[in-house]
Order: sequence, then structure tokens, then C-alpha cells
Amino acid sequence: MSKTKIEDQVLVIFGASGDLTMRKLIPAVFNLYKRGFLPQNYQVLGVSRTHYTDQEYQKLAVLENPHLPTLEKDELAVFAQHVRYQAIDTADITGYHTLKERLDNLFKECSISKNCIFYLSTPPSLYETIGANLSKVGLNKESDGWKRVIIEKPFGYDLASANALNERLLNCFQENQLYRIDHYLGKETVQNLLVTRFANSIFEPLWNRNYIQRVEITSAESVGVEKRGGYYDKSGAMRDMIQNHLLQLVALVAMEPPAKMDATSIRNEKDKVFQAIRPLTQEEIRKDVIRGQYMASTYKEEAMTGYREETGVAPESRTETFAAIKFFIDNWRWADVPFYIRTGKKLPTRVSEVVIHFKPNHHHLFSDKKLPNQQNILVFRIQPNEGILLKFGLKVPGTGVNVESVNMDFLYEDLSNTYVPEAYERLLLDCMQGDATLYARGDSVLKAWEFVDPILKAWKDDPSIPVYGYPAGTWGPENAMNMIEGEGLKWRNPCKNLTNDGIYCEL
Ligand SMILES: NC(=O)C1=CN([C@@H]2O[C@H](COP(=O)(O)OP(=O)(O)OC[C@H]3O[C@@H](n4cnc5c(N)ncnc54)[C@H](OP(=O)(O)O)[C@@H]3O)[C@@H](O)[C@H]2O)C=CC1
Ligand SMILES: O=C1O[C@H](COP(=O)(O)O)[C@@H](O)[C@H](O)[C@H]1O
Repeated sequence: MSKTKIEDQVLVIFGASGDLTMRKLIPAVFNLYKRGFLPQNYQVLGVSRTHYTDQEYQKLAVLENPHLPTLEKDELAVFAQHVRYQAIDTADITGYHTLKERLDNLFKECSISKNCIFYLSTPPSLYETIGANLSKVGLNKESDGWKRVIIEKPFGYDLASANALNERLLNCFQENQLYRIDHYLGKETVQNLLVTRFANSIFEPLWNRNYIQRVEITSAESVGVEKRGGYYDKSGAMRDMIQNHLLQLVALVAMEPPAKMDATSIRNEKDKVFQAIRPLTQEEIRKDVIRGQYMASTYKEEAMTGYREETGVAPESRTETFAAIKFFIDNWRWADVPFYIRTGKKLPTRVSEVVIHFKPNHHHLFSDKKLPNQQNILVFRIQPNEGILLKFGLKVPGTGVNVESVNMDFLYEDLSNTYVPEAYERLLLDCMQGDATLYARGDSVLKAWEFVDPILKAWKDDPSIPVYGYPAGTWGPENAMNMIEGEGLKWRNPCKNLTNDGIYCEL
């Protein structure tokens, strides 16, 4: 992360007492502070309905926050002085006058130019109201200091609501003031997709339909819905993971090289990918989209709860905890190359990776059989055990010519003394610097909704489309495993460690 000077500013967090703020946002700001990125007069102003004094909130969010290094007492105590609190009901306009007054006092007291980030980390139903109310009291105006708004996911519930939210926010703010966060874009290895593709001369010539047989993206979680059953049951894997994180990854894998490494050029190229994703027909929705729901099972000798038994989940719920899609991108580079994406909860391990499967040799000199799963593959491991793996065939030492698949890998952990920032840390810093490259642009978010919306609609309207059960701790429904086109081809089921696959797979 570059140490460009950060202008003095206030970070206003709406939803200051919430889970995300405590687990991710405050720790991210603390790390930026500790690493010397923030100016001396930097301030965080927490906002939610519950009444706290500044001191009570400092205790809750900083001094006794279990997600901060509680042993670093001195540093936490100094950092806590940069954190204040204001109780308002964000649904009620009167609170915004109080907020404005409080901000004006803070600007004066701490000699801060009137630069502000408003981070919306409340229930999503409030995003529109907060935007409108900020603008009603003039907190959208940039005449005396810039104003930026970070909008947490989900950005809309479907295409229509995302469109409406976008329009209403754009009535109050300029597009360049809006930062739609997708924390996957802040992950170091995700950014490395672009660097690997465009900083090296060996990959890009092969990065097309002539050499690539298929692309797979897996984002698996071993946990279930935990305490978020109420939210998740209304969302499901398609809205929670695919519409945003996975389709953003697709755009980075598939985009053309940008003219420059700036926000506009990169986001223009990503948008063209969304534009080229072929919409699924009703028949394809039935055939090439698979949804599943985890069922109670015993995994590694541990009893695992089924989804319908989770707190907050309806006993007859048909919400998907697993989803997989096969689709195509209709452009010059990717014509006829299938893309497969899948995500799920209570799968055997937590792992996210992008796998590029190259086409096998046309002429098999060393084997009379095709070895479909031993062809060249390039794996971008997003988490855990972050790194890149290239698999290729090598001669087994000894007599005869036997070819075996071997690994060439790079692991981030081998770079000693390299600090890898958490996604929220990187993204917050970018917003503080006014760099929107790693945030999703409105037009692309809407195009991603255009792709998933017909699927969600078909699932809602047609009860004959099945929700397949899968035992918790497995790789999802059986038929998802068999959806890869081509004889004998299967998903690469990743292990905990990037290079340990096959019989050594450790989950
Ligand atoms: N938690 C997570 O891991 C993730 C969360 N998100 C998104 O982040 C957002 C926040 O999630 P999360 O932190 O889990 O939610 P929580 O329910 O834990 O927190 C919600 C926060 O909003 C405040 N709030 C609710 N209503 C109002 C209101 N009318 N006026 C002012 N403040 C209000 C609550 O405080 P109070 O009751 O005191 O007002 C609380 O601080 C959601 O949109 C979620 O989708 C996205 C990715 C991951
Ligand atoms: O946005 C979300 O992401 C998490 C997974 O994020 P990761 O960084 O741990 O891969 C997911 O658990 C959650 O349901 C979803 O809302």
C-alpha cells in the first residue's frame, strides 16, 4: 500500500455498534493508524441509535474490543482518543442536524478540513434513507471539503431494488462520491490476478479461447450461517456471494488489459465483461444452475446441524446455501469457453480459488490416453495458503517415459517480512485517498444483477426447480460435481493447502 499523504478527514460509521464495525472496520482503521497512514488529527465518529458517551464507545469499540490486540494497551489508549460517538436514529431527519452540528464541532476542535467518509454499515434498508438525509442537511456538498459514501453489501435485493437504490443515491451524490464495497476486491491475491496477467509476458498470450479449455471459480466455506440465519434465509448464496464477489472475480479473470492502471480504465474493462456475459435461457437455468441446501450430517466425527435447524431459518426454507453456474462470455477472447462458478456453506474446507484449465496437447506423444485432470492448470489461491500454482507434466525418473503432473508454486507466506493488509484495511485506505479502482461501479453492479435476476425469479416462480440437499461437510449436491462439460471432467476440489491435492488432500 502506498504511503501517499492522507488528507485530514473524519470517518463517520453508520452502524457503529454492529458486528461488521467491531470485527472489521475498527480493526482496519486501527491497523492503518498503527502503520502510520493516518494524520494526527484523524477522527472516527461512530453513529447508531443506542446511547453511549464517547468514553463508553471507546471502551466498547477499542479498549475492550476482542477483535483488537487487547494487550497493546498503550497504543489502543492513544488510538481511542481518535474515536467519538453520536447517537441518532438514521431513519429520522432530526438526527442529521445533530450529526451536522457534531461534525462542525469536530472539524473545529481538531482542525480538520471538512472532508468526510460516510460508511453505511447499517441494515441495507437504511442506505437510501441515509443518503437522502445526508443530502437534505447538505452533507453531500463538496464546496468546503470532499464527501464520500461507502455502501456495504448487499447493494439491492434484486435488479429492480438495486436500480432504485442506485438512482436515489445518484440523486444525492455524484458517481465519483460513491464507493460500493466488495471486500473480495480488497484481497491481496485477487489484486494479484491483474498483476500476474498484465505484468508478465508469458500468461497473456495464452489467456484466450485458443488455449484455455475452461475456467473454474470456487469459494467454499466450512462454516454454516452462524448467527446470521435471519439475514441469510432471505438472501441465499446467489445474492450473498455470486451476484457480487464471484462475478467480480469473473470480471478480473476475463477483462481485457486496461489502457492505464486507473479506476476508470480498469472499471471500463470490467464493465465490458459484464456486458458480454450471455444471459441464461429458462432451459439453461434448469440445466446449468444448481442450487443446494446443507443437511444434518456427521463430519469428522462431529454432528453438524442442517440448514433448516439453524436459528432464524424457516423450517421449510428453500433458500440455497450452495449455488453453481455454468455460463459463457460472448466476446472475441472467450467465445465457447465455459465458466463455472460455485460457492457454498458447510463444505469440507474454507477455500477460494480461481482455476484456469488449459487445453490438453492436440497430439499425445507420451500417452495413448487423454489425462483430462492432469492437463496444465494455473491456480490462483485467494485464501487460505495464498499463492499461485502451475501444474505441468514431467518425466518420472527411471526407465521408460512416464509422465506425471508436478507443481510449481509460489506461496505468499514465503515472502518473509511482508505485511499483507486485510481487505477492509486496503479498501478503506483507498477511499481515504479517493481511489475507487477496487470498488464496484454502479453500472457493473446492475449488470451483475441483470445476470442473476432471471435465475432468482425462476427459482421463486417455479417450485419444480429442485433444491438439492447435500450432507454438511461435502462438496455440495452430486449433480453439481458432474456439471463440468467433457468426459470424465470434474471440478478441482481444493484442499486446505494449495499444493497438497490428490491423495494428500488435507481439509
Ligand atoms: N457482519 C458481516 O460480516 C457483514 C456485514 N455486511 C453488511 O454490513 C451491514 C451491517 O451488518 P452487521 O454489522 O452485521 O449488522 P448488525 O445488525 O450487527 O449492526 C447494525 C448496526 O446498525 C445500527 N442501526 C440499526 N438501525 C439503525 C437506525 N435506524 N439508525 C441508526 N443505526 C441503526 C445498529 O445499532 P443500533 O441498534 O444501536 O441502532 C447496529 O450498529 C449490513 O448491511 C450487512 O449486510 C456485509 C458483509 C459482511
Ligand atoms: O460477504 C460475505 O462474505 C463472507 C465470506 O467472506 P470471506 O472473506 O471469509 O471469504 C460470507 O461468509 C458471508 O456470508 C458473505 O455475506
